[in-house]
Amino acid sequence: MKFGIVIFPGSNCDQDVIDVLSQTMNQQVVKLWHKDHDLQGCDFIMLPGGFSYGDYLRSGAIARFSPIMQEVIQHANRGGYVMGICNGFQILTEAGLLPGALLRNQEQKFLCKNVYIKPETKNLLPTSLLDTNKPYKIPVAHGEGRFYTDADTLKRIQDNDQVMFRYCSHDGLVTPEFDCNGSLDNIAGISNEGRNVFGMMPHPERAADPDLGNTDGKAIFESLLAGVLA
Ligand SMILES: NC(=O)CC[C@H](N)C(=O)O
Repeated sequence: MKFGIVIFPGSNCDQDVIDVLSQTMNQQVVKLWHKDHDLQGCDFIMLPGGFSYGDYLRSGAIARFSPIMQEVIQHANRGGYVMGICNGFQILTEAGLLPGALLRNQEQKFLCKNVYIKPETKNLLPTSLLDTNKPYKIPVAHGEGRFYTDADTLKRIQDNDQVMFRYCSHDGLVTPEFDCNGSLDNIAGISNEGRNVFGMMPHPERAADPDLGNTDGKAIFESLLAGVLA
């Protein structure tokens, strides 16, 4: 499996994803520069977290027009896998590859802490091996992470089983008080209708190494590899 990690000006979680995929998961990984026009034959494209173009206008609004995004959009439209984490998720909604938008957090503050998320389906690559009854502890670090969409789109996402994760309590309660940023329906991650494009606000790559004291995120990388390789 060949992974391509897209680096935008302002990406800052690129090396974390590269480390997990290459060191922990033993996969082939290449860096793709935002000005590139070639995905170098990668099967799986990752858009990492950070502050692409300084989050000017809105998070992801400028990165979405980077030259490489034309190739990423074509790859996704051909059914190729694309996953965005945090700023990557924001870029994917701006590019129209995922529905909805990530608005400023309800409390209008940057949020940096561990939260719990619950996988809502096993019918998506990143959750295929996860336990839908288990809350996973994964850190968030964002100012614009409040998932929002219109009522019709929300219903479609729910009906099509596209909700990947919901924010919850440490014992798995999915209620508004455990929705760390005010996201609609506690949504922390979704897929597209074709189930080949994924986005999530929490950072599994920051929780995939025993040295960091938390390996809950590693299961997400194991899932997507198990699914891809199946
Ligand atoms: N960690 C990140 O990717 C930051 C996300 C984004 N730039 C925000 O603050 O909302």
